[in-house]
Amino acid sequence: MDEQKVLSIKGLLDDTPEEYLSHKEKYENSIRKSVLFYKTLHSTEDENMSVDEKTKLNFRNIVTSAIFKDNSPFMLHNSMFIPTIMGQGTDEQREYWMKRAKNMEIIGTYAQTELGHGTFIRGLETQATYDPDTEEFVLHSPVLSSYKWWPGGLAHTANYCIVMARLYIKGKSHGIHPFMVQIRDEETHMPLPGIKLGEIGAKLGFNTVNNGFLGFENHRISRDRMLMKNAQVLKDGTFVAGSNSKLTYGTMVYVRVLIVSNMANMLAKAVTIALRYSAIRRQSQPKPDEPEPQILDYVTQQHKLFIAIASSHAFYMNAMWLWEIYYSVSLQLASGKLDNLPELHALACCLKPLSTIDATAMIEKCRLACGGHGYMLSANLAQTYGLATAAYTYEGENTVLLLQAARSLVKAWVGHVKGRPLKGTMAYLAGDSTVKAWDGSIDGIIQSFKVVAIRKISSVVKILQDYEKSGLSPEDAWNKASVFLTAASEAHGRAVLLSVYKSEMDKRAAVLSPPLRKVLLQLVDLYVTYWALEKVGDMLLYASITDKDVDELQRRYIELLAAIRPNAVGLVDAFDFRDEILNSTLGAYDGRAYERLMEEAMKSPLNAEPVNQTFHKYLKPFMRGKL
Ligand SMILES: CC/C=C\C/C=C\C/C=C\C/C=C\C=C\C(=O)SCCNC(=O)CCNC(=O)[C@H](O)C(C)(C)COP(=O)(O)OP(=O)(O)OC[C@H]1O[C@@H](n2cnc3c(N)ncnc32)[C@H](O)[C@@H]1OP(=O)(O)O
Ligand SMILES: Cc1cc2nc3c(=O)[nH]c(=O)nc-3n(C[C@H](O)[C@H](O)[C@H](O)COP(=O)(O)OP(=O)(O)OC[C@H]3O[C@@H](n4cnc5c(N)ncnc54)[C@H](O)[C@@H]3O)c2cc1C
Repeated sequence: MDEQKVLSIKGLLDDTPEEYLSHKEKYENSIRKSVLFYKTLHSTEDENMSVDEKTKLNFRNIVTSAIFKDNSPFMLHNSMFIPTIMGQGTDEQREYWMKRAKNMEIIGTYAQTELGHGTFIRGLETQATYDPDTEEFVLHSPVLSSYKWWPGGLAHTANYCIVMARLYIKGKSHGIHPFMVQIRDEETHMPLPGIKLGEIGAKLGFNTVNNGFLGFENHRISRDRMLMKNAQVLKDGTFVAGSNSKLTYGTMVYVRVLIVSNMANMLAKAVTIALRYSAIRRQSQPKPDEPEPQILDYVTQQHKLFIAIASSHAFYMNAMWLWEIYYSVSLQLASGKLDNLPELHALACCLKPLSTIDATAMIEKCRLACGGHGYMLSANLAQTYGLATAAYTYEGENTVLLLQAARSLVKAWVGHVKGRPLKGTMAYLAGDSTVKAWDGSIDGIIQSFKVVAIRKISSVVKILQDYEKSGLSPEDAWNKASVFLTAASEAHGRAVLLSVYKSEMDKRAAVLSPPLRKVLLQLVDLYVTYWALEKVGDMLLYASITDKDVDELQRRYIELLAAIRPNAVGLVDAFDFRDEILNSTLGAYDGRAYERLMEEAMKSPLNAEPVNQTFHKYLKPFMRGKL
């Protein structure tokens, strides 16, 4: 592929930094780039291309897809619209809609959340009433709170939409089901009759995803537009329920798993930027007769950043492990075997919250570690934070998901006490809940995290039971204990994150070169030791650690920082982000941060002229006392 084609990637990037565009221009620019990106991404290999050209084409596709997947108006098309067709459509529906969706003949989104409900899916108010006379569903938004609100791409981009609506047949509600709805004319792109569409306005981030609102006024769709893999409505209006009503929620489980891997990626980008900058930035003079040191040599800076490298690895390993479980459960669901769905749901309800909580906090720490220049939008740390922190809320708000996980943990524990066997990732709950003596080994610390989880789960169950014995209803007892329920879920999630990271690395260690094995296992040690110190209260309470052990842990932690320091830049370079993807004045591979900061500054529209017109219009008369 000639250099010109590679430059087309640069054509995808902006001459005018996005920060200086209006809200409307940002969206329009993002559509331009997304269309170019899809054309680039889907430019096919022709048979007479050399191997080298095919390799370069594939590489270019990887680069372009990495640049645009996070903030594009097409985001929901790929991440939810297509997966829902795959997961909720019949074979015939999949056959028809997948072809159109994959070819980008249609652009879709996923509309579940409403102005009045996001978490509580069973409270959704959009109505889909079946009319057997015409064999149609009538979609209607009865009140303002029933308007769909938030779906990405919904405002001006998508012309089709999966609508999660409450199904009514002969006045009876049959719960929430997915409906394929055309919302705009395929030629004119005008909203169809009975459909109100618009954009929800500027947000903390995601400002080119085109999140919108959607209201229906008795809009009719044919019966075959209900995605009927999991439940059906026959022509005469007979409702055929699925094997499990929660199969309708399958897309959410899929995306929650996707988010764990995405947090690994987000955090890797942020720590690449912050660590590279820390390698070139020199500041202060602790030793009078020596030059200013790299700020990366300050141990406090290493403490801020190295855990982010290890956490990105940990999220990636856990995500790959979780994907394997997701695929095997999906195959089981396809054959009607549902009994492993609850565990997958509980795992996703732990790992999605913990990965987004940690990634959000650590990305912000990466920004703070870059001082004033980290505060520049051209550093691309604030925007990365904005993207990551959204994941705390979407796809299941974190508190709510941790409470969902607690639901499964409480049921598992109560069953265990009654003699029911525990299985899968909860099997350890049957283990010994007392730590004989603190074992400062990595495996010993991970075992201590499991003991903490066992003790927190068992104690919160006791609290629930005491509340109920005191006369509280199960619901009130649950609410009253909910702070400790989320803490128990977090403890379980920590134990899973740590043990999976360690075991997945151990599996891979055998095939690594000795130097690489040493560095990667140092990161595992750092991760486990960091969290033991972060959770030292739990360790003291449940894991019989002594103050002497804590002192030893602290010393070991500092030694690990020193051991990792020589490889720190190499570890972030190994994430292998191109400058175009990092899109950061501070994180570029060549380390020319100051020159790039100045180059970006000169792109500010204000720098187009030495004197702004407000001097003559306002300032001068003001300063002359003439205003
Ligand atoms: C920059 C980033 C770039 C890319 C990132 C990658 C992808 C991003 C893609 C998209 C992001 C952008 C857009 C975001 C889209 C959205 O946000 S879509 C909307 C998402 N909404 C939600 O997730 C709603 C969350 N709420 C719920 O899931 C549920 O309402 C609930 C919280 C679980 C509570 O529901 P309910 O009250 O009905 O449930 P319970 O009574 O508590 O439990 C009932 C039983 O059902 C089981 N259950 C619940 N949910 C599921 C599920 N999903 N799967 C399987 N089973 C489920 C639950 O365990 C109970 O079982 P029981 O204990 O046996 O009774
Ligand atoms: C950037 C972004 C993109 C999005 N994209 C889409 C999209 O494409 N499609 C779509 O359908 N939706 C989308 N959403 C909406 C998202 O799914 C919802 O915001 C999310 O499910 C949370 O619901 P909510 O906003 O109603 O918050 P609420 O549920 O109202 O949460 C508010 C507070 O109430 C608490 N709370 C709620 N219920 C409980 C409970 N049972 N127990 C304890 N505390 C509780 C929460 O913990 C939280 O603190 C998007 C959201 C964002 C931020």
